[in-house]
Amino acid sequence: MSQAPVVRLQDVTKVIGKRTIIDRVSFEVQPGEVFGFLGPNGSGKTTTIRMIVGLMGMTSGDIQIAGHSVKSDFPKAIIQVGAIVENPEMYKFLTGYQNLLHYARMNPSITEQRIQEVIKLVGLEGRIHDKVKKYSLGMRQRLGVAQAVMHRPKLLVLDEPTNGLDPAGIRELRDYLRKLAQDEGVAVLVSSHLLSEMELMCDRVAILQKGQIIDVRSLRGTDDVQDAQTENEVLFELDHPDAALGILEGSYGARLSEGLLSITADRSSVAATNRRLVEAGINVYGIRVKTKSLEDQFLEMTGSDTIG
Ligand SMILES: Nc1ncnc2c1ncn2[C@@H]1O[C@H](COP(=O)(O)OP(=O)(O)OP(=O)(O)O)[C@@H](O)[C@H]1O
Repeated sequence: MSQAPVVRLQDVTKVIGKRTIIDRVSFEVQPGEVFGFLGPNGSGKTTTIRMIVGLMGMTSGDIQIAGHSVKSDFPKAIIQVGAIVENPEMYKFLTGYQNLLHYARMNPSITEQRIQEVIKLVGLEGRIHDKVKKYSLGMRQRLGVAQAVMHRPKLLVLDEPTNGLDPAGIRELRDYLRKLAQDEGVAVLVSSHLLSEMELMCDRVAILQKGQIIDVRSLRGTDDVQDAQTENEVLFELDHPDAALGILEGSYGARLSEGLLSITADRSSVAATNRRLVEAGINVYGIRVKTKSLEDQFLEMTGSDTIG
């Protein structure tokens, strides 16, 4: 990727008292990318986010937003950020539109046209003239996001945005965050302790455990090189599974599983196994790859039995 990252964390560390809460955390988020910050409760997501948005200082390391250090160039860095870290403060007895207008008045660069644009972006056109007290949690959050992006920040940061949303609300959130990333090139950073939700929403996730990043991985598209080398459990549907087991003589961990032949192998070994079976006169009716979910991989990696 040749684009300059919107946000770059370099060895960010936070020590409180004698405890290292955040330990040399580094990652980058690109323009137009929805990036998930995933970790169990207490792993340090909120602390990291508070440092990104300047609500808390760091002990060492640096955070740059659009090339500006939050340490040495805070005003220029923070102007590029829109964030909902704690619950967005809204005037419940005003309408959604009146709330946006109120914030727009504090920033002369925000035009009426821009207000209309952000209303559309978060899909609040139909309800923007209702009082906020009548809004659902999801609608309040959309209004919060509309307000946070009115000044066209390059980075949008949302701490646990799916908390309290029902599945339909989560889907809507995902749709408008992706739209924001695509249409406006905003880099979106969302934290969550729920992997299933991050899988739906994000292009990449960083997995945080006890203040350290243990993995950063892509959730979109396939990385062919990595796929070719990845070993998966593969199931063969055959007419003579017992004979097949004898032919393979335990290679690739061959075993029978519910009448199917199971092996653990990379792509080329699957093809080679198939050839061996066919050449031995065994009919192969189906080959199925049991891809591991990110959750399985996460649990394997951390050795924990829960991510929440
Ligand atoms: N001001 C503080 N003083 C001492 N310890 C703190 C402070 N703030 C956070 N911690 C500790 O740092 C760790 C990380 O907390 P943090 O709130 O960042 O985690 P989190 O991943 O956001 O979890 P949650 O989802 O529960 O908010 C926790 O163990 C917490 O107890």
